[in-house]
Amino acid sequence: MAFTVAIDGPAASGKGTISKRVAAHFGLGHLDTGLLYRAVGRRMLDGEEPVSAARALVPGDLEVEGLRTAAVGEAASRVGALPEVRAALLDFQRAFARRSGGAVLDGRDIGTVICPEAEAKLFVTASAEVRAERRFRELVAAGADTRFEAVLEDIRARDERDMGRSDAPLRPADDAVTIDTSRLDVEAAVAAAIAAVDAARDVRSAGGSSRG
Ligand SMILES: Nc1ncnc2c1ncn2[C@@H]1O[C@H](COP(=O)(O)OP(=O)(O)O)[C@@H](O)[C@H]1O
Ligand SMILES: Nc1ccn([C@@H]2O[C@H](COP(=O)(O)OP(=O)(O)O)[C@@H](O)[C@H]2O)c(=O)n1
Repeated sequence: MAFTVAIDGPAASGKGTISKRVAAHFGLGHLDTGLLYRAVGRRMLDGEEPVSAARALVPGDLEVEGLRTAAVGEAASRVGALPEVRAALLDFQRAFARRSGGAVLDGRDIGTVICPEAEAKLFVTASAEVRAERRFRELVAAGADTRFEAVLEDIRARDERDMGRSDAPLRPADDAVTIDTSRLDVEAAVAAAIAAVDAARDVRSAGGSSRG
């Protein structure tokens, strides 16, 4: 099996930034699985039924503009609570994880549901206030007219929905390494992630697993 890195965590914890850098460092492919849910959420906002939208999703849907808005993030979290939507997106994610060069996938349930056999699992988190501050800056830089308090409220509502749903709730896998980025800058967070993946690779090459 190819080397798979599973990276989960709540909104704006820094998991996307870390995933891209880890993928580049180790020469692995990267899939931001939040984009799948955002693409379905976007289609729901356009009036489509979310389960059919998830079944009809094609890779090009992940490239469309406007998937990063707060409204689409909220819609993604609502469609993500539907088991049929999650089931429709499963095969695409597992196929990506098995690609020959190895892969990093980031999301909410990668280490627990999509790739429970991943060789390295990280759970990236930060306080809700720090995450809201990061997301607020990002939205303002993208031209959105919003308030910090509204962003914090959105982050908290999304955390609650993502952790509280019955199907694939957000939680660290039992064997995940947690990285709290509240007091880490991007470079320090990326270094901690690379060190954790290196440690997992060392365990594997020392004979800890017969997979590969
Ligand atoms: N450790 C960090 N310190 C400061 N800012 C960060 C850190 N990690 C990420 N960011 C910034 O926070 C925002 C959200 O990060 P992102 O990686 O997109 O989070 P996620 O994928 O978890 O939603 C981005 O603007 C990113 O540049
Ligand atoms: N593997 C995943 C990825 C995202 N999602 C859902 O999709 C929403 C948007 O995910 P995202 O990763 O793009 O969001 P951010 O963390 O970037 O804000 C989340 O709030 C989840 O409800 C999920 O349920 N499972």
